[in-house]
Amino acid sequence: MSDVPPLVLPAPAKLNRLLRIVGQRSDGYHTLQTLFQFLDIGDTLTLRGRGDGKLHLTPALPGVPDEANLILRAARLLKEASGCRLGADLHLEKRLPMGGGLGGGSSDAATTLLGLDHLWGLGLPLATLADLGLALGADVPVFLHGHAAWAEGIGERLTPVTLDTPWFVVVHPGIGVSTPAVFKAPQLTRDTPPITMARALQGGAASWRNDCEATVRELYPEVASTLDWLNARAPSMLTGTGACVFARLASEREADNLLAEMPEGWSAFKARGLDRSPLHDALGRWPSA
Ligand SMILES: C[C@](O)(CO)[C@H](O)COP(=O)(O)OP(=O)(O)OC[C@H]1O[C@@H](n2ccc(N)nc2=O)[C@H](O)[C@@H]1O
Ligand SMILES: Nc1ncnc2c1ncn2[C@@H]1O[C@H](COP(=O)(O)OP(=O)(O)OP(=O)(O)O)[C@@H](O)[C@H]1O
Repeated sequence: MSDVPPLVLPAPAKLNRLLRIVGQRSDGYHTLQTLFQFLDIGDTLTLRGRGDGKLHLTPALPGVPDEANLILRAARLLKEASGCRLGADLHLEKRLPMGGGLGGGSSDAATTLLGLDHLWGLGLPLATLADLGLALGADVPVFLHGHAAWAEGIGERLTPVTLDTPWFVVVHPGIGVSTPAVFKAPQLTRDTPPITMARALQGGAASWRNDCEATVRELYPEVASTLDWLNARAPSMLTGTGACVFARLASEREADNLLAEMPEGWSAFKARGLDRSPLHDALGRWPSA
């Protein structure tokens, strides 16, 4: 298989443009309503087929043992589910901060599932891959469906949407936020009334909020001060459970101006919102209408 060129695929970031927590299931998971949008920035995964069935990932992620790495977990899951006897060498170029609310781990898992499906010639439907992915994380299915989406349930009931695609400046406040800690916090509100997708879209970006924000501000003062600084300059929000926050800007120039003003030592980047995932564009694979 060594003369076959490797498959080089993007694993884009996502933003939660809105996040409402509408309830909690008996297994503890929270039911939510969210709008997912992709960014034109992310990790890159290089995949090469192996005939001996082995799965090998380089480099190791700091603090993440191989058995917990979502890329290897996704690869093993697909091998088991499909009965495929092939293997792969996987190389990850990690750009997205871990635990940042940008869905990096989930996106890596989705790119692995879709990439190996292609490399191993399995041809599984996207919906089957999304079902497999949901076992790895609530955010994996949207990365497999590949379109900006209104999501309900725990994030798996998806309706494709077309959103405004402005420029964003994403800032990482330099601390990690624990998703389980935010969802366990007693002060988190879990009773926001559900709304229809039409109403959410009609309200537009100015009306969109993230229900985790008050709790994350309380638990992580660094996130609160970053949000305050950004909000004084442009409409800004938390993505997922943080730690990243993002400002919405009308043009690349405004994004550049905001980046130039940023206090030294903050880690920040500009990115474009995307309604179509670059992963699906790279593979030429879209759900049938
Ligand atoms: C908040 C979001 O970022 C919105 O996109 C996601 O729903 C979080 O997705 P994720 O990071 O893939 O999270 P998972 O790995 O599925 O869950 C981590 C932990 O967060 C809690 N969790 C997560 C998602 C959810 N809807 N309800 C929860 O209560 C659970 O305790 C779970 O054990
Ligand atoms: N390939 C991977 N990339 C990133 N994190 C991984 C990976 N594999 C396992 N993890 C673990 O998953 C945790 C969450 O990572 P991730 O970057 O997806 O968080 P996130 O951006 O907050 O995601 P979300 O928005 O879905 O909550 C990490 O802290 C890390 O321990």
